Amino acid sequence: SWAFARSRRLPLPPGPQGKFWFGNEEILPWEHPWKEFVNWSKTFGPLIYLHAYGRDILIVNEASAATDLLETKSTLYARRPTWSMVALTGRQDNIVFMDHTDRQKKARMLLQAAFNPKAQRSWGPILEEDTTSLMLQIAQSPELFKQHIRRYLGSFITQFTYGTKVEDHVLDLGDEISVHTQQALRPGRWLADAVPLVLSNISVLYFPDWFPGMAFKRWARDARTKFMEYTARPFQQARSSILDGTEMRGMVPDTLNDIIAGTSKYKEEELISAASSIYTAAVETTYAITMSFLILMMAHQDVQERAYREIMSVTESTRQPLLSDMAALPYIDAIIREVHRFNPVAPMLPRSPVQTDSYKGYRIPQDTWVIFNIWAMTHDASIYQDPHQFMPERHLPLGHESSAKDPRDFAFGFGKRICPGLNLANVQMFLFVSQFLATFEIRPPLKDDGNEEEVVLEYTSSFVSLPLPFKCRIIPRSGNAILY
Ligand code: HEM
Repeated sequence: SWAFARSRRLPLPPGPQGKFWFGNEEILPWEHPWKEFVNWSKTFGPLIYLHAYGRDILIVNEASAATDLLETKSTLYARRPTWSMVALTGRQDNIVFMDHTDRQKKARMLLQAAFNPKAQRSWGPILEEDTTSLMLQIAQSPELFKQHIRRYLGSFITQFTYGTKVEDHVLDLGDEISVHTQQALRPGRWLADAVPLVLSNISVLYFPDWFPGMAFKRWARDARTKFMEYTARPFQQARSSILDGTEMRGMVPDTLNDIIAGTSKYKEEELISAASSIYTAAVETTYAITMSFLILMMAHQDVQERAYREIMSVTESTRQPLLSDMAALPYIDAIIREVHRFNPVAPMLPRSPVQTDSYKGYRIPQDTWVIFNIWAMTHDASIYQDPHQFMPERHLPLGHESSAKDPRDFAFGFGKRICPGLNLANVQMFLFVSQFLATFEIRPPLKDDGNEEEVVLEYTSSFVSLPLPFKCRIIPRSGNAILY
C-alpha cells in the first residue's frame, strides 16, 4: 500500500551507533536494563533503536508512545515476539508467549471471564477467608512468612483454576517451573538469545548432550518436562473428579462441564493451555508485589502508622478489613498504587508489530522487538514529581486537584494483551495489604547495639522484579481482635 511504501523510506529512530557489520551487542545492559535505558534517553530521546544479534530492537521509554502504539494501533502490536528459549523450555503453549491467534484470544477470554469483577462473587469470599488464615499462620511462625505467602498465593490460584485444592507436590512443581520461566526470561537473555526460533529447534535440540556448552540443553529439557507434567497433572485430576460426578467450581470445572455437555465454544486443549498458563503469571507477580510492599513498609514506618489508624477507624479493631471496606480505605489504595509505581513488577514488556509501521516520522520495521519500559513510565518526572521518593500521598485526591495518574494503568500492560488477571491481583493485594497492616508491624532486624538496621531497597533484574532477599521482624499489634 501507499502508506507502507512511504513508511519503508522513513528513517529508523535514533540510537547508539553499532560497530561495522556487528550491532550493539556489547552495550546491552544486563543489570536493571530498564534504568540504563532511561539514561540512554538523555541522548536519544524517548524512542531508541538498536540492532543486536540480527534483530531490530526499539526501546520505548514514554507512556504516550505506549498508548499510541499499543492502544490506538492495538491489532498491529498485539503480537508478543517469540524466541528460542520459549520453545526450548516448552512454553510455546503458554498464552503469555503465544502470538495473538484465535487460540490465544480464546484463552484470554476464559481468564477474563474467570477473574473479572462479576465472577469475583464466587471467589471473593474464599479469598477473604484465605487471607485471614494467612495472617494467623504468619502470627504463629513469622520467620516463615515467605513460605506462608507463597502457599497462600499458589493454593488459592490453583484451587480457583482447577476447582480443587491441589496436592503440595503440584504446588512445588508450580514453583519449580516459575524459577525456570524466570531464568529463561531474564530480559538481558532475551536480547542475547541470538539463535532464531526455527534454527534453534533444529540445531540446538539435535546436538548431542555431550556437545560443549550443552548443559543448558539438559536444563531446558528438564524445564520442558516439568512444565508438561504441570500442564497435564492437575487438569487430569480435575477431569476425573468431574467425570466421577464431584461438584466443583472454578475455571476448569465450569468450562469442562460445558465442553462435556457439548455446549461450549471452547475446546479442551484450549482450556488446558489457558489453565497451565496461570500459575507463573499469577504467583510470581503477586509474590513480587507483596514482597515489595513489605520491604517498603519496613522502610517507611510512618506510612504503616497512618494506614493502621485508617483501618482502625473503619473496623474499630473488632474484625479484619474485608472487600466491602475498600471504598472506605483510600490510604490503603494509595499505598498499593505507590508500591506498583515504585518498582513495577514486570518492568519491561516486549511486543512486535505484525507489519512495518511508522510513528512520528520514523520507521518501525516488521518483527522489531518493541520493548515497552514500564519502569521508565512510572519514574517519569513529568507524570510523577520526585519519582524516586516513595510517597503514597501523591495518589490521594487533594480538594479539587485530582491525584496522580494510577500507575496500575502502566503496571498491568496495555491494549489487546493487557493482564487478564488484573482484577484478581488488585483484590488480592487489597486484602493482603489491609489485613497485614491491621494485624502486624514490620520492622528491620536489630543490630548488636539494639538499633534497627538500615533498610536497603534493592531489586532483582529478572523478568518479574522483586526485592533481594531481606530479613525483618514481624510483630503482632496488641489488642488485635483476630489474634487474641
Ligand atoms: C501484581 C500482579 C500482576 C501484575 C503487575 C501483572 C502484570 C502483567 C503485565 C505487565 C502483563 C503483560 C501485558 C502486556 O503485554 O501488555 C501481564 C500479562 C499476563 N498476566 Fe498479569 N500481572 C499480575 C497478576 C496476574 C494474575 C493474578 C494473573 C492470573 C490470574 C495474571 C495473568 C496474566 C496472563 C495470562 C498474561 C498474558 C496475557 C497475554 O499475553 O495476552 N497476571 N501481566
